[in-house]
Amino acid sequence: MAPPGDGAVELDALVKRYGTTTAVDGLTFRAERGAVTALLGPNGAGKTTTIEICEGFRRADGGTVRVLGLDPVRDARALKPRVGVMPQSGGVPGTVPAADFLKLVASFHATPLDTGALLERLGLTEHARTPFRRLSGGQQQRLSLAIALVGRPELVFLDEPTTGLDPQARHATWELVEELRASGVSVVLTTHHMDEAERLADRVVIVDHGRVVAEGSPAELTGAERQLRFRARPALGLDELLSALPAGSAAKESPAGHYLIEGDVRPELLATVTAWCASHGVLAEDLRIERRTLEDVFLELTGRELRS
Ligand SMILES: Nc1ncnc2c1ncn2[C@@H]1O[C@H](COP(=O)(O)OP(=O)(O)OP(=O)(O)O)[C@@H](O)[C@H]1O
Repeated sequence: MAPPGDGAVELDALVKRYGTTTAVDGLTFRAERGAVTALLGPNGAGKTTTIEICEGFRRADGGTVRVLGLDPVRDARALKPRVGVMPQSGGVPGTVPAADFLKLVASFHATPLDTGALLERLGLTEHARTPFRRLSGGQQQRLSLAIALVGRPELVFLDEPTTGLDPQARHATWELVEELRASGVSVVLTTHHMDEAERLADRVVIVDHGRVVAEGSPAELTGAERQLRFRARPALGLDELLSALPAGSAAKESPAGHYLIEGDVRPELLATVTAWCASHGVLAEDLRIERRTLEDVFLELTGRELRS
């Protein structure tokens, strides 16, 4: 690990309050340079607040923030040309054509990307003359991404970059992020899409109630444990199966007709499960052995109840 001050982002005991709400409650993590770091967390966990503090849009109430070794508020002028951010809502004038605004942002940078090529990459060429407020939600989102990238930043903050995007635009965005990483750019993104984090992130930081609850590479977080899933007739009753499985195994049916067996998944366990199915005259459909997904880990850590 690089020494202190050398990370792309270093947060130590960060605190941010809005009145009586503590949005960020002692958050500590480090995003390495040249890596993609994904912040995951339920609604209201404090991700956007954290990103906005790193971008210099908000001041922290406590703790320290270092972005490329600098203070995002005090050193805002030095950081501006080096850091790419997606504009906040209301940050793009509604009546200005998409291409004109992107060119304006490009003009603030020493060696910007070619704006025409960037619009093309993001499928916005046809809409280049359309005023921002007339673009669809997904098109506005893509323009925001273009704005973040046009200055060839060293570090990019992407707050939910693929929310509201169609599958094509989502894949185009993923490819852009992968290219950024390949060219050594540091990326810090937030997302609610676990597949996106699993695909893109070198390191995942799971945040809940303004604190880090887990962090690691997707492989570290999901671990080596395997599980077995299959579909069959609902309500087969699992007690008999559980008693046949090795101690420490777990079996559940959720939702109805979807069975999940957790434990030490060895050939003997598979044989026990299929024998149990056979004894019930049941063909286990879609039987598969898989690793836990990031979504499984996320739900275990942050619970399944809806956040208010
Ligand atoms: N300007 C504000 N004034 C008052 N409360 C705020 C403000 N901004 C955020 N909050 C509150 O702070 C908490 C954290 O919000 P934040 O937007 O950082 O969460 P988030 O993790 O980005 O959530 P989401 O996944 O829904 O985008 C929430 O409880 C939110 O209601």
